[in-house]
Amino acid sequence: MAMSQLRRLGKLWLGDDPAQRLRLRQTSLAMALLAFSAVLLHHAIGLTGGSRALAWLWTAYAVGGMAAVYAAIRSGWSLRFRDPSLTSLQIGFALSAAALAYAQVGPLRGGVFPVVTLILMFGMFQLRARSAYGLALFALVVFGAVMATMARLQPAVYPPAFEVIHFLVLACMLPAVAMLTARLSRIRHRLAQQREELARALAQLQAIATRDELTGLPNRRQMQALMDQELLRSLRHHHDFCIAVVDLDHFKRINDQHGHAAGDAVLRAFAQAGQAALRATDVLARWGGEEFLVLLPDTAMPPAVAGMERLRQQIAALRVDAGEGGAIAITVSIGLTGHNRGDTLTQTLERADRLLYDAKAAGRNRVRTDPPS
Ligand SMILES: Nc1nc2c(ncn2[C@@H]2O[C@H](COP(=O)(O)OP(=O)(O)OP(=O)(O)O)[C@@H](O)[C@H]2O)c(=O)[nH]1
Repeated sequence: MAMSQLRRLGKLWLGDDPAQRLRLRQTSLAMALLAFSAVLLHHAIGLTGGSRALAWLWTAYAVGGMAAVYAAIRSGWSLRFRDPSLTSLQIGFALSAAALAYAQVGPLRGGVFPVVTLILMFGMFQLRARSAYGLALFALVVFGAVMATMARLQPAVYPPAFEVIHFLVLACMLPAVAMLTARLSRIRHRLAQQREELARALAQLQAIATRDELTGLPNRRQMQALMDQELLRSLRHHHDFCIAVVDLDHFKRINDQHGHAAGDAVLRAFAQAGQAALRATDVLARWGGEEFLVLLPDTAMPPAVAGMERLRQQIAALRVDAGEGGAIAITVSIGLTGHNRGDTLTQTLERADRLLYDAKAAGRNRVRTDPPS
């Protein structure tokens, strides 16, 4: 069969979703092992002279049960459960099949014990400690019942004294496997916790590295990176962008009159109102102290001027609650310039700074832009 046909068949059998494929691969392996066990059972029956009819009944039970599990997973029906692999159900079912096989193979029944261990190992990567112990207990009960029944029905093949020994072997083996599974489950749980903690720490570090703590705005480093990116984009796509330096007027006075905490509140209020006044694509960043920068990507001068004028007016209308000191009114001065192709960012920023100085010198609360060239 050609490779592509095999791949198509695999896709038909396992589907597209990676998580579902993993579950179905596991179930397919269990199915293959059960099918192999069925062949072995029929062979064993041939050697021991057991009932063929019962062996076929067992085959129908095992294959039918696993087919039902496969259908439940493949159809997506099992996704409603916490464990969509139905691990406990699969293991419980396989254990019951093993116990029924134990009742049929007579003198060859010792071969069932390693299979029981193998079945429980399927749960090692999935089961929680409680389920592992529960399944071990279930296996003990089912095997105990089968052993007792067979010792009564066929004492010549299943001598009661032998069955007691067999039961004791299981009673040692199963809790040990369950304990190992429980230990693995705890390790898995710890690893998952550590992964979550690491992801949280990484997100925190990213926020610290890129955000200004007081205002939550992008910090100087982040703004530098964003401007570098915008410069590259403007070179590639030949579009304009503008940069504005925004400085709160007489901020020192606010600190002096209302205290540093009120000054901080003003900075936060400015950041919030400033962001609301800008377009979603514009970036407002804290450049340092009471100085902010606005990056207006893909924007020509006329709309940039309108945007900065809107920002200035909305800030002038803002009143920041200063507690007993009443409400604080603030204004901003803005130096706005367009980036000229061929210039460096430093040159553009210096121009914006000079324009800001002009705005301050002209009386503050105004936007200064490059004279039209
Ligand atoms: N509350 C507070 N104040 C800050 C912060 N960063 C800088 N400042 C203060 O901002 C003030 C800036 O004062 P100046 O540079 O003299 O400018 P100004 O008073 O705004 O005057 P003009 O810019 O000329 O209008 C200083 O008093 C700084 O201490 C901050 O994070 N919180």
